[in-house]
This record gives sequence, C-alpha cells and structure tokens, in this order.
Amino acid sequence: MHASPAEAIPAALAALPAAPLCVGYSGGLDSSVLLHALAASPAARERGLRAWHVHHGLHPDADAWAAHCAQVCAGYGLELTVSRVSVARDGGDGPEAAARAARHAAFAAGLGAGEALALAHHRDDQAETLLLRLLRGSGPDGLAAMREWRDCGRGRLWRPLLALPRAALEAYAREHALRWIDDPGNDEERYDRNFLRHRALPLLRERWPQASAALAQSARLQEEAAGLLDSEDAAALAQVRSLDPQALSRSGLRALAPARRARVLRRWIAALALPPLPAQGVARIERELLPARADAQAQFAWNGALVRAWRDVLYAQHLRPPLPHNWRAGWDGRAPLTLPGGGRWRLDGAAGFDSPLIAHARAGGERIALPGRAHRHSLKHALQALGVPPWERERLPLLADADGEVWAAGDLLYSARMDAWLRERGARLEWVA
Ligand SMILES: Nc1ncnc2c1ncn2[C@@H]1O[C@H](COP(=O)(O)OP(=O)(O)OP(=O)(O)O)[C@@H](O)[C@H]1O
Repeated sequence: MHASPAEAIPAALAALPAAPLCVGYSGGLDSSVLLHALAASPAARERGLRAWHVHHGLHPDADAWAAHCAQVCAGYGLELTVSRVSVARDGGDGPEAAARAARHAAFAAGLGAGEALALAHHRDDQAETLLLRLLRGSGPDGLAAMREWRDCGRGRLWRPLLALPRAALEAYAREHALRWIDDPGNDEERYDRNFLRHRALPLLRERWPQASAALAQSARLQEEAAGLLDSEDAAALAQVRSLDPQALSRSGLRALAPARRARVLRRWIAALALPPLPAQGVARIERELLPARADAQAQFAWNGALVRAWRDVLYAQHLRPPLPHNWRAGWDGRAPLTLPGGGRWRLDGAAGFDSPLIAHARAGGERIALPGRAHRHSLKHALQALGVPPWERERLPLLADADGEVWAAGDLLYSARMDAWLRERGARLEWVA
C-alpha cells in the first residue's frame, strides 16, 4: 500500500494501459494534488497529459477559479480545457447534485476514444460514499461505491488516489506548497456528504480510529461480490433474451429465482438506456406483467419509459405517441428522415432512391406485394404474422410510391420491388421507432 501520492501515482501509471490522459481539475485541494503529482510524472506527460476544468457558473467567484486553474496549468506547461455548463439551480436534488450531473455529462460528451480522465477521489471520499449509499438502502452494486475505473462516454474515469487517506493528500499539498481554492460549499452541512464529513465521521472515528479505512475495505469487498453477481446476471439475461433486445421471454423470467429476476430486469433496462426502474417497479412488473394470464392491456410506465406484456414477451421502450394520422413527408433516402415524436429512418449502402418516395402513417386497410408472393397481402396480417406488437404497429411508418404502392413498413416488411432494389445494391433500411 502506498503512503503518498508521490508513490501512488508512478505505480498506478506503470500499470496504466497506453492511453491519452486527462485530469479533472476543480482547483480544490484534492485535484491540485493529483494535477501536481501527474505533472511531475514523465510517464503522464508522455501520454499527452492535459487538464480539464468544468465551470459551473454557480458561485460568484467561478470566473476567478477558472483563472486560477489556467494560471497553475500554464505554470506546469499543461493545456487546460475549460467547459462551461449550465446548471439548473432549482433542480429537485439541489445545485450541488445538478452541478455534478452537468459536469459528468460534459465529461461523457467530451472524452476522446480510450482517454482516461483522472479524478482525485480518495479513501475518505469512498467512506462517505459508502455511508451515503447505506443510508439510501443500496444493494451490493451501490455499496461497492466508487470504482477505480468506470466507463464514461468514449473514455473512462480513473481514480488513482482512491486508496489514500485525505491526510496524505493534505501532507503532500503542504510539502509542495500548493495553492488551491476552498469552495465554501464544502462546509455547508445541509448537504448530506458534508454532514457525514464534518459531523458523523469524526464521531465514528472517536471510537473507531480506522473507521474510514474499514468502510473503504467494505466497499472493496462489495465490489468483488458485485462483480461475481454481475457475470451471473449477464448469463441469466442471455438465457431469457430474444433476438429483439427490447424483448425478454416472460416464461423464461418466471423460471428465474425472484432475486435474480429483479437484477436481470434492472440490467436489461439499463442496457436499453432507459431510466432506472423505480423502487416499486420490479414488484409491479412481477405482479402485473409476468403472470401467464397477465391482462393484455397491462403496462408499467415510469419517467418516459414503458414495459408491457404481449404473448410470451415483456417489452420495454421509450414512451412515444403514435405517428399522427395525417403525417406525410417526401423522402429521397439521401439523408436520414426524422419521424414525428422522435425516431428516424435511414437508407444504408445506397446514395438515395431512384425517385423520391412518400413516407406516411398507416391509415388502415393497406396491402403489400411481398417478395415471392403472387397476391397482395393485408399489411395488418403480415405484421401480425411477424409478431409485431400492436403499439409498435402504431408507430410504424410506411413508404409508398406516387401510385400509393407500399414499398416498406419500417424496416420490418419490404415489398418485392423494394426487396429487389435493396438486394441489387447490398443496401438496407434502418428504422428506429
Ligand atoms: N469543476 C470541476 N472541474 C473538473 N473536475 C472536477 C470538478 N469538480 C470536481 N472535479 C473532479 O472530481 C473529483 C471529485 O470531486 P467531488 O468530490 O466534488 O466529486 P463528485 O463528482 O461530486 O463526486 P462524488 O459525489 O462521487 O464525490 C475532483 O477531485 C476532481 O478531480
């Protein structure tokens, strides 16, 4: 175990895969230490070390903080990126949480492919995070608290100081006579983290001097356990998954143990980039959507997402209104066509159609001349035969020629002519609902 950033940073860099390196620099004590230790490392500079300051625009001194960061970086000969973000002051969880969300969104959007963003979280931050998660009633994934590595946009977050106590960073800052900014927000005890830092943890340490180290150790053990659970969840999800990533087998889910089922459902929702299921979400799905005789209309909606049961599948999707009945748009296939209410159509592998087609909503009663069939078929029956659920049919755009002949329904059905046209060119249509 390393006792100081001066030892921890070179050791961590030696184990770091070759990747561009950036440091999240707020100007506070912790990230000033991290920046200094990285700037002193030839291995970090070889990776093109740069610094990144997110300007939240919340505090009256925020401009001065950014100027301080620029001055320090110039002194080290490092490039500094300053990103301004807009923070909703009246967000439900307070300005601190809103600033954090905006900062992480900026990181996720701005990191280069494979780039590592070093953050200066340390062992005492980890202990606070674990306590916060315990007090929120988190399970093993949450209690693993902060990982040393985590994916972020196209890059990754890296916390090379996570094993060091705050005191080691303070000693380093004194030893190197660093200058840093004291954010007055860090003392406000109405924020939970500050309450733990200034009141709860000092009290715990009176009786258990190693409290922070022990809490961080617990988080590490939880991370190991969560890793094991995670691979088992992935295997269980693969078992119940169908070809369509938005669909799971209801009978397959029923066969899983309830605790596993809950984890698989959460993992599936996260993989679809839908908002996390609320606390009662799993119970509602279990009760209303999983039974073999679930009501065909049953659904569970939360934060713009929806899960429903249909035949043997459980479907999850973003909540979207049906296509407006009167919607029509010319489309030559050259650029993607944006559909009302979100979603799009794209022609891949060909420059465009020979002559523009007309995209429109279904009116009912359409027929389509399918490949290899002598007669036109009812579109509705063809979609039913494909197992397309009713709500997906409501959002399904049609593509027709000037004579009203249907050429395609989303990317689910092609007419014989469209099929031949796409095959000749090795092209395909891609529809996102
Ligand atoms: N404004 C900022 N610009 C760039 N980096 C920042 C900024 N604020 C924080 N960081 C980086 O994130 C690290 C952690 O800061 P802070 O404890 O405020 O984090 P957080 O993102 O709110 O995380 P958590 O709530 O998980 O502790 C800092 O040490 C620094 O590396």
